[in-house]
Amino acid sequence: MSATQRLIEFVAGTAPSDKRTREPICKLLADGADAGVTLDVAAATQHGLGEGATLLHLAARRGNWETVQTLLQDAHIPWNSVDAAGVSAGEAALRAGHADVYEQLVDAGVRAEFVLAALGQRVVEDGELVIEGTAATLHAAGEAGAAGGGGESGGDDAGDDQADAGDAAEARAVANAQYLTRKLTFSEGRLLDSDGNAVMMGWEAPLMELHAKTIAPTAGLDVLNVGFGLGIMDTYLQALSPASHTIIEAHPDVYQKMLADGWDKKPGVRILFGRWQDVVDQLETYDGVFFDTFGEYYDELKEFHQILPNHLRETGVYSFFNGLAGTNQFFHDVSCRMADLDLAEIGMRTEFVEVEVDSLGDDVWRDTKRAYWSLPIYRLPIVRFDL
Ligand SMILES: C[S@@+](CC[C@H](N)C(=O)[O-])C[C@H]1O[C@@H](n2cnc3c(N)ncnc32)[C@H](O)[C@@H]1O
Repeated sequence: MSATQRLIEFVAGTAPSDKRTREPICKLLADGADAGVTLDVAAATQHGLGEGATLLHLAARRGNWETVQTLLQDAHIPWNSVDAAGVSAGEAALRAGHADVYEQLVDAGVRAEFVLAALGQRVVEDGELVIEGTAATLHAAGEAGAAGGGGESGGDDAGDDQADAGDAAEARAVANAQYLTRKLTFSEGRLLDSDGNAVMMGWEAPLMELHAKTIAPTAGLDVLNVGFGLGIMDTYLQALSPASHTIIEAHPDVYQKMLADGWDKKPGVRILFGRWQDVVDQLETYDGVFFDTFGEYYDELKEFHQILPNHLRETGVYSFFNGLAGTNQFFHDVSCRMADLDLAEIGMRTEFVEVEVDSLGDDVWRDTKRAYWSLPIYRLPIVRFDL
């Protein structure tokens, strides 16, 4: 029997309480076992897994953390591996009732992402940690090797790391710039770009109402909204009678629509037309800030968080559209924890309020390139200074 086959059988035979599984696994790896193997359909089915399941899925399903950890750390299987149906190892653990392994996998994902972010190795593919809309998020990154997942964090020297980080930032800026040149179509409850991406959709209205009340709990406040879209958030904000209401919007079609609809004449409204990155020096300080752009990535959200303390008053409230990895619970949980930790690092405390989302159904996504949300619970972030 090959070393790879012996490795599969060993992992399949582990139980949650087994101790010292690392040593035999490492020995099989040293014997040439291929940890990157995917199970054949018969083996996957036999173990209650789907087509294209990896050894990590098998270990997660068996519920032995030492085995999972060894596969992540010693065999370098990416933490965000998915099977042919997009099911992650985290979901495999949860489906088999191993909530403890699920939580540890979330922690492992967060750690891996932080290492990769520090090295500038997150690859901008369609769909990695997208804030809203364009793609399927982290699980697409899994297919891109080191992109957003997995262990290969060593090896580059510092010079290469800096170059990688620069390239990634540039590629992200290009992605946003491309979106800003696409023609947009407005229709009832929908804003689509010429590529079929759903930029904003009416199903989010109840969430926007909650976001608006979160950042503007009383009348007479100074508020800032980044990203106008369909103007749903801004309509709710207007109804809450802010003293001043600043809106940043970068897309020319959206800006023209704002003018046509008279937004520049509404009480207290000040429109800053341009990418938020280019108009920051025109910002003041605010009691409430909301961020919801499109065609940007987690790194842009994080960049915005870096400047946030300069523009949020001490008692102010900040929130953002939490569409991070909104089609996969496991990747969403990793993303939320990353955002929480990143905000804590700049002195901000985040509370996530859980809001039930009705099942959206296929009709909502009709004629769109991709559904960007499918989870039953929306975790609305309320962010304040940790005073
Ligand atoms: C998802 S929509 C916002 C939806 C809005 N919250 C609502 O309630 O309708 C995102 C908006 O951000 C704009 N946008 C994208 N990139 C931007 C950037 N870098 N700076 C400012 N606005 C941007 C888009 O043109 C789009 O109008």
